[in-house]
Amino acid sequence: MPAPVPIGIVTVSDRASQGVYADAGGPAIHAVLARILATPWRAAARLVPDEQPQIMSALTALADRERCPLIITTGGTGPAPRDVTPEATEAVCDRLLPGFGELMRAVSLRAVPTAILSRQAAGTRGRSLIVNLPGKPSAIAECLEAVFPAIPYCIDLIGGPRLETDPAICKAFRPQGA
Ligand SMILES: Nc1ncnc2c1ncn2[C@@H]1O[C@H](COP(=O)(O)OP(=O)(O)OP(=O)(O)O)[C@@H](O)[C@H]1O
Ligand SMILES: Nc1nc2c(c(=O)[nH]1)N[C@H]1C(S)=C(S)[C@@H](COP(=O)(O)O)O[C@H]1N2
Repeated sequence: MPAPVPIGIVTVSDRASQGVYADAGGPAIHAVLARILATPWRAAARLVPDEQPQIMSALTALADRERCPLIITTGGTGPAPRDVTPEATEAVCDRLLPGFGELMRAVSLRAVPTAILSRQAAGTRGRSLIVNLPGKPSAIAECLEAVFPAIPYCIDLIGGPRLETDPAICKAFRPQGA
């Protein structure tokens, strides 16, 4: 049996990392992935404060050392001075994929007008795809489910493992012949 695919889950939150409140974001990402993914996987979870160097080292460790083909972050995407997750993501990525943020903002806009305040980014570092989600735990399923149909093919294209989804929950799109 092949080893489960490691998937990075990074919560970026000053208060959750200080224990002021329990982290609800990481578990929410875990729950969405557990529903969507049919391929065996395991979580590689990190909880860091809104500090660019700490976010960057979590992302690079998950990509380069733990070889996660997919790394999802939550939090720190807004316009407040301590919101630096997009900067950290852009700094560690080789290439950016602006379509992810565009789609997630468009979907979120149906729920809240403040969706436009999220600078959520996405990009690739080697064979890892990194996707930012907003910090509000309620945003997680909304955003992740919207972009997930494109994620397995993106990971194919960057040389990662083939991820299968439960088609009843999320139909992964792969062009014919892929
Ligand atoms: N990891 C989390 N767990 C639980 N609730 C969260 C988490 N992250 C954010 N929230 C909730 O969503 C709201 C908006 O998230 P945002 O990322 O803007 O938080 P913030 O004000 O930067 O605070 P912090 O970084 O301390 O979580 C927070 O005020 C909090 O109520
Ligand atoms: N789906 C969804 N997207 C959302 C929100 C939300 O509640 N639901 N909150 C918005 C708000 S209020 C902000 S400030 C930005 C950035 O949030 P972050 O700093 O927690 O990442 O995400 C936006 N995107």
